[in-house]
Amino acid sequence: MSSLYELLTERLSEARANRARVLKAPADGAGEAYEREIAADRLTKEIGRLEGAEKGLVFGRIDWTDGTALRIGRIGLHTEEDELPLLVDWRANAARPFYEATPVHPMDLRRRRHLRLEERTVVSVSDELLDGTAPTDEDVVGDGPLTEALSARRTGRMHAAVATLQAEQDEIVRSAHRGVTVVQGGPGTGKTVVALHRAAYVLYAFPRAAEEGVLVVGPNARFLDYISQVLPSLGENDVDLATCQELAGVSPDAVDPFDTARLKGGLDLADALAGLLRDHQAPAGDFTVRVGQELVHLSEKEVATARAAALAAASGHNPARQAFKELLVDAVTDAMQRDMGDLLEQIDADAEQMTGLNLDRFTGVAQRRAEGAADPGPVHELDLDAIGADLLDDAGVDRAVEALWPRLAPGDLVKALLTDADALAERLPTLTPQEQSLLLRAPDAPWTDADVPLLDEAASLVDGPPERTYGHVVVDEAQELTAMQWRMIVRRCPARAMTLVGDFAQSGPATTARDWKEALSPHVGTRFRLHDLTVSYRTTQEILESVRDLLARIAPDQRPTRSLRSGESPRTVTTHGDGLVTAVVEELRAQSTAQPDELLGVICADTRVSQLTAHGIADQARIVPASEARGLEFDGVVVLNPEEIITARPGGERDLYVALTRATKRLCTIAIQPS
Ligand SMILES: Nc1ncnc2c1ncn2[C@@H]1O[C@H](COP(=O)(O)OP(=O)(O)OP(=O)(O)O)[C@@H](O)[C@H]1O
Repeated sequence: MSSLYELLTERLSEARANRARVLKAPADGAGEAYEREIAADRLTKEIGRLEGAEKGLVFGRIDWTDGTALRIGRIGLHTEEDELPLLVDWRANAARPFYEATPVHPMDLRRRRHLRLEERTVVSVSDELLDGTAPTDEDVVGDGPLTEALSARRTGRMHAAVATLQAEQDEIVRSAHRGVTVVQGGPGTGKTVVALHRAAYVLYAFPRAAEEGVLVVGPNARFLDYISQVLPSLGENDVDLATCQELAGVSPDAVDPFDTARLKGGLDLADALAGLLRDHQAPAGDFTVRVGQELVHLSEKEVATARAAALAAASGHNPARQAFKELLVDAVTDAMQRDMGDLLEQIDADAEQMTGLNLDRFTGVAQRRAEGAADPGPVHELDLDAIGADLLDDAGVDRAVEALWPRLAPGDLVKALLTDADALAERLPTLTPQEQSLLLRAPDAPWTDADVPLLDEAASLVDGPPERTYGHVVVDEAQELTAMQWRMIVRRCPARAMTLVGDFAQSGPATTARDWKEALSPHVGTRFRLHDLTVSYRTTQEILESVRDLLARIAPDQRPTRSLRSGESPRTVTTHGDGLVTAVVEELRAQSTAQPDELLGVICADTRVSQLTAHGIADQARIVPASEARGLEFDGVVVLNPEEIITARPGGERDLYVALTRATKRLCTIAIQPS
C-alpha cells in the first residue's frame, strides 16, 4: 500500500513542480503565453485528478486461479520498469472481473478482495472466494463490503460506490453503447450512482466524448450540491454540473401557477416561437434604398430570394439578418450595374441613331489602341465593391433592413408571444381560449421558472445554437423534464450521446409524459436503450412495504422494488394542528439522543419551511421542502403532515412518495389529527 501512495506522491510532486516550472518560464509574445496557459491548465487538471484519488486510492484486488493478482483503484498507476500496472483504474477492461465475477461465473478468479482505507492505512479487508476452494489463513471471509457501505451513516453528500458497484449497475456503467441509455428503477436503486459512475466511465473510455466534455444535469442546486463530490473523488474534475436554469444562464424571479407552467412545458410552444419569428424575417415586401441621388428598388421576388438564401446560410435570426443585409446589398449593386448597363445601352443606341457610329466598337478600338491590351473590359465601370461596402455601413440601409428583419433579443421573442392575446390565439390554435389566457402575461412581469426553457429556445432561434455543447450528457431525475426542457438538453448534445436516469413514479407537477417513450420520442425517436434497476440500496424493506399502496395508486404498472436493507417499521405520530412544531422538536430530540451523529431530514410542504426555520429546527435537521426532496437521503426522516404535501401541488401524492422514501434507517410521519 505504501509503495502505491509513494508513487502517487511522486506523481503529484512531479506535476506540481512541472506546473511551477511552466508558470515561471518566460513567454515571448501572446502565442507563447497562450501555450504556457494551456500547459499549466493541463497540469492543474492532472494535479486535481491525482489529489481526488488520494482518499481510498486502492479498494480492491483480484487473484486469479493461476496465482497472479491485480490491484484495483480509483486511478491507474504504473512505473516504466514494471510491465504490469501497480494499480489498475476501475474503468479498465482488466478490472471487469472485479465487478462481474460470481461464484457461478468466476471468470477464472479465485478471490475478490475489498479493502477499506482510512488515510493511507488499510482498516478492513473482506474476501469472497469464487472458485469453490476453502479459505486459507490469508483469506478474510466476513461481512460483505456492501453491507458495510450501506450501514455507514449518511453525511449529506453522496459518496462514490466504486468499490461496491453491483453487477446490474456495472453492466450499465460499462456499456459500450454510445447513444441514449435510459435507466429506470424505484427509489434508492442506485440510479444516481449509475449515472455518475457512467459519466466517469465515458470520460475514461470514449476519448472523443471526453474531449467535447461531459455535462451532468440535476433538478436543483441542493441536489447538485449533494452529488458534487462523487466525480472529483473518482479523479474527474472536469465535468460540468448544472440545472436547466444554469444552462440557459437565466435566473427567474417568479414561479408560475402549475397549470401555466405545465402549458409552457409543451412542445407546441417551440413551434409557436418559431412561427412567430418567421413574421420578423421579411415575410413579404419589396425594398427601396437611396444610393446617392438614385432610388434603387428590389422587387418582392428579389427580397424573397435574399430571405431564403440568408436562412439557408446562417443559423439564428440575428446572424441570418446580417446575411440577409449583405445579400440585399449585393442585389442592390447588381441592380445598379444592370440599370447602368441599360442606361449606357440606351445612350449608345440614341447616339448610333443620331450619328451612325457604334460607340462601343469605337471606344473599344480606341482603348485597345491606347493600351495595346487584348481586352480592356467595360469602359464605364462603377466601383461596385466600394458602393457595397458603403451601403453595409449606411444607417439608412440598416433602417430599411430593420423594417423588414429587426434585430431581436430572445426575451423580445418570448414577450411577443406571451404578451399578445392575438399572437397566442394564432400561434397556439390547439389550446383552448382559457389555456391561451393562462399563458398571457404583462410586458413587465418578471421571468418565471417555466419561462427559462422558452428563453433558451428563443435564444437558439435568435442567436443560433448554444456555443457550449457536450460529447455526453447525463440527466438525473430525468422524469422531471418537460418537453421544452428536453429540447434544451438535446440542443447541447449534438451527438445524442446521453445517460438518462429517473423514475416516473417520482414525477413532479410539470411532467406530462408517463413513460420514457412518450418523453423521448419527440427528441430521439425510439433510439434509446432501457435498463431496469431492481434492488434498493437505500430505502428499507419495511418502508417500501409501507408505501406499496401509495405506489399502486400513483404508478399502477410499476413493480415494487425489493430492498437489501431492513430496519425499524415506520411510525406515525398524530398531533393537533398547533402542536405540530412541538411534535417535530420532540421527535428529532428523541432520534438524535438515541442515534447521535446521524443525519436527520424533515420534509414538509414548501409553505411550512419558514415556520420550521423560525423555530430553530434547522439546528437539529435539514429542512427540505417536498418539492426539492428528489434524489436526497438521510439516516432518519420526519415527514410532516402528509395531507398538506398531497394538496400543496398537483401530483402531490408523488411528492409524498418521494418524501417517504428518503430514509436509510428510520421514518416517522407526523400527521395532524382531524378536528
Ligand atoms: N453499489 C452500491 N454500493 C454502495 N452503495 C450504493 C450502491 N448503489 C447504491 N448505493 C447507495 O444507495 C443509495 C441510493 O442510491 P441512489 O441515490 O443512486 O439511488 P436512486 O435510484 O438515484 O434514488 P432516487 O430514486 O431516490 O433518486 C445511495 O446512498 C447510494 O450511495
